[in-house]
Amino acid sequence: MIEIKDIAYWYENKDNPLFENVNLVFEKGKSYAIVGRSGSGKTTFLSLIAGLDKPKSGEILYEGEAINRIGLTRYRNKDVSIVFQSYNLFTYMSALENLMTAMAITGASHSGDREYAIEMLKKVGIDEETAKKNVQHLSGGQQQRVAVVRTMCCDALLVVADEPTGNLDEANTKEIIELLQDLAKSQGKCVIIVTHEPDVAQMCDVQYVLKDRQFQMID
Ligand SMILES: Nc1ncnc2c1ncn2[C@@H]1O[C@H](COP(=O)(O)OP(=O)(O)OP(=O)(O)O)[C@@H](O)[C@H]1O
Repeated sequence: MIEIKDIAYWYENKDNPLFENVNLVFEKGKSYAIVGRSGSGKTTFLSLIAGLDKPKSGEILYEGEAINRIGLTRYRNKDVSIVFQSYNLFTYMSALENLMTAMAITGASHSGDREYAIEMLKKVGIDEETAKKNVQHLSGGQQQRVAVVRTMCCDALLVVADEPTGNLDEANTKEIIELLQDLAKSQGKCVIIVTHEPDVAQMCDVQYVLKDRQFQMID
């Protein structure tokens, strides 16, 4: 679904590229982990896949079409959903309002369907009463579940997650990764997770390490 063709990237104020000659394919229905030492460029790589920045050379194809041709704004809105370490929910809204807003902004097929949003939240253990509370009154684990449900409710087929369990305890970590796995297995999405936690990486179908400017598959 995503094809990385010979990309390189560097920041202008740095001497060396973070990565170069990168060729990778990410498929639908699979989860991927990207690991690597701090500062190796994992978040930067995710930002390129998510269309938040452009590679210096090479190109990224989504369903066979260069994302530049699709248009980065359109690609980000329609095709990509992002899960952040810090949840990135609208903090002045309830969980339910967050979902309704995300569906409306992205023009999701369930846009406007309140009952659907409530049902989806129930699936991850957030009852209707909790769903109507301001998200700041929810625990970190609950907020991240809302963020993952947000990606479930939107039609985007590509889900990228940057350290999605960085602020969570072991039990919540397992639950969030299982939910992300389920997005790949049940909804046929392509899930790419950056993590520094080996346990999280091992739960994914495919693991890559970013090392010496290259991505190497871990057996
Ligand atoms: N906007 C920027 N301008 C210049 N350099 C940057 C910028 N953003 C990141 N960097 C540098 O690029 C390198 C890669 O950063 P990046 O955040 O992609 O790494 P990472 O592997 O995700 O690290 P971590 O695991 O610590 O989150 C780092 O040396 C960082 O300081």
